[in-house]
Amino acid sequence: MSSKLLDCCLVDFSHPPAPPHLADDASDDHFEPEDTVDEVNTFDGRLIRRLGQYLTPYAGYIVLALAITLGASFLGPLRPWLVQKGIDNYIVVGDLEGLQYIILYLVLALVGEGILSFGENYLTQWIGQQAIYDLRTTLFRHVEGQSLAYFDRTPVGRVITRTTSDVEALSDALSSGLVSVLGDLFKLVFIAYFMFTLNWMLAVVTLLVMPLMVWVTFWFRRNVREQYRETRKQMARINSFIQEHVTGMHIVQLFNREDEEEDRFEGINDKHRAAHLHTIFYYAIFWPSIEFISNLALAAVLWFGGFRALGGSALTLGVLVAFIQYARQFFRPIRDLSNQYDTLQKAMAGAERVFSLLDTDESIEAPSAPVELDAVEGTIEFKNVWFAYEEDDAGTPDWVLEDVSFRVEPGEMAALVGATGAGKSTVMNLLLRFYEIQRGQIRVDGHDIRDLRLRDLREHIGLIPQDVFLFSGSVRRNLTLDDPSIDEATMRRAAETVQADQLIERLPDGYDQDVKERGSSLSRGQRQLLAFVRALLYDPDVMVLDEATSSVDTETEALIQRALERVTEGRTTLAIAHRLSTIQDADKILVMHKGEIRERGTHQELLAADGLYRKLYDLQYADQVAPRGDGARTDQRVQT
Ligand SMILES: Nc1ncnc2c1ncn2[C@@H]1O[C@H](COP(=O)(O)OP(=O)(O)OP(=O)(O)O)[C@@H](O)[C@H]1O
Repeated sequence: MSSKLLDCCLVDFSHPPAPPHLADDASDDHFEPEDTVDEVNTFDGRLIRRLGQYLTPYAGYIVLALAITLGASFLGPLRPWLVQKGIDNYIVVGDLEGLQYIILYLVLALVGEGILSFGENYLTQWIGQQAIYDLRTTLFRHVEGQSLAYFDRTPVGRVITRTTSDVEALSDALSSGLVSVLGDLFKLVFIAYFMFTLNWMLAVVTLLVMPLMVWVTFWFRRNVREQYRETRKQMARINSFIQEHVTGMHIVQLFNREDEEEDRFEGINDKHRAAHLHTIFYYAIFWPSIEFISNLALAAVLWFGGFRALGGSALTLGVLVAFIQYARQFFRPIRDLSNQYDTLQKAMAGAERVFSLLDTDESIEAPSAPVELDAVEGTIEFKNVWFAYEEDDAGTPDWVLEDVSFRVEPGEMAALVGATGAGKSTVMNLLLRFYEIQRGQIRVDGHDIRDLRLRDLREHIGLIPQDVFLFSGSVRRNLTLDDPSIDEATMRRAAETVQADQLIERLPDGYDQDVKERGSSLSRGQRQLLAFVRALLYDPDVMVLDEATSSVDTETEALIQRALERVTEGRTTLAIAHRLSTIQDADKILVMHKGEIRERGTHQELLAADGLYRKLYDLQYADQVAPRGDGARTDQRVQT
């Protein structure tokens, strides 16, 4: 038999062996320490069924992939069988014409297997990616629908891990997982079938090394799993260390802690290296051992078969050559199966965590029969509202708002004032239904907000927070939030109205200026000005705003003040005021203290009442007055 023919028969299209490194761990780089308990020991039927739901839409493609795999699994083991026929039936008897047919069949089998393997790989990956796409979209939609209470409790890192690396861990299982396992099993059955039909005794000899192979594989799996877990744990530590230090880098630099932090990092990094090297150690033993055992099987075949063939028994040269190939082919699916076991186990751990995210539902309940809210006049009413963000261990709510009641009439401007932590921002969050109240009622135009669709409610109420969040992207994108109904002219008009146009045009790229992460390239005041434009563009009937306090230069402050007047014109407004000077014309001032509304009235009424408001006012007054040499004091901002 020509060496070319032999080479061609030895080609194996089955999956390449898993590389002797932790390539598939690369996706686990968002782990938090608490997330590292990731091995589940059993295959949970419930989890598999739930995962199966994501594959159901692709059932037809899965059947097709299985059929293709069956074909590919058959063609591989068929080749040695053809070689045997070629040698024994044609080469030995000198029938070259017959041999040509065998060569043709071999080439066809080889090409067929190549094509089918391509189809199998592509199709299984395609199915897996479709399922992953669906799952990730479901996860994001789920996360988007959660109330803010959920985000208060859930660390950002966890949500990221669940939607990225945990989903990724499922990817292999959903794509090649099932099909590959079946493919490997098919292959084993076909190889065993051909071996036993060709020569059962030689088949038994080939399989004699099996117990050794199984033992080595189990030994390797057990050890490497522990090291693998340790590596992930150390990787998680590196991640959280870097995450924390990048965020708090200015503190590290401010206090000259660079060297100490570097030492700490080196410590963690060293542990990671050690764990990784341990893993590599086991891999370095495993692969040569497997290679050795396969060759042992080969040697056994050569020894036993060779003696018998030469000894003139029924064993032919063709059978011997075929067995040499089967000995090589047989162990690959076994090794792949052990890899698949690991993949599936990781996937189960990922699935458990992904589903636990899906099962935690703290979304705001939609009304079963929502009230249609087309136009809003703008009456806002809080009726005996009680609210707590948290409960203590005994389940007693830690009240942040206690029996809060007030009413703002259409077109009125109401201001909320009070010391820090009094509950002002909470009132706003509740009006926009970011959280659910425990007792009482919040009404807009007489409708309980729980009877309104969230969309309607938030469409009619605009919010300008104190700390404005900007997405990375252009200023334009941040203003319009990619709403196609807002054209360029409308956007520019809105910017002019609140005089943000000058600010934007001063930026190097104007409206196309790239806003860096979270708008860190813009000052707090500038960001708030952009939020005014954004709010105006959505033209809400009620405006809720939290006045920016610090980090605002005088020019921006004047701009904000004017913007505020423009934006609140003709709209019901509820404003949190930090500078009492800005709310002297408010129709109503509500003074909050420790979650209660203690005083209410106009600026003059409240001053006259000589209570909390007066105290706040005097405090701010003192704060904003520059002492003069002659002892007289001049109010620079607040005129009484
Ligand atoms: N997400 C939250 N989870 C738990 N407690 C919260 C949360 N947000 C606010 N609180 C608590 O609720 C109370 C009221 O906070 P709130 O932010 O409403 O006060 P504020 O009057 O707006 O203060 P500031 O003027 O500083 O913004 C505070 O004690 C605060 O610690």
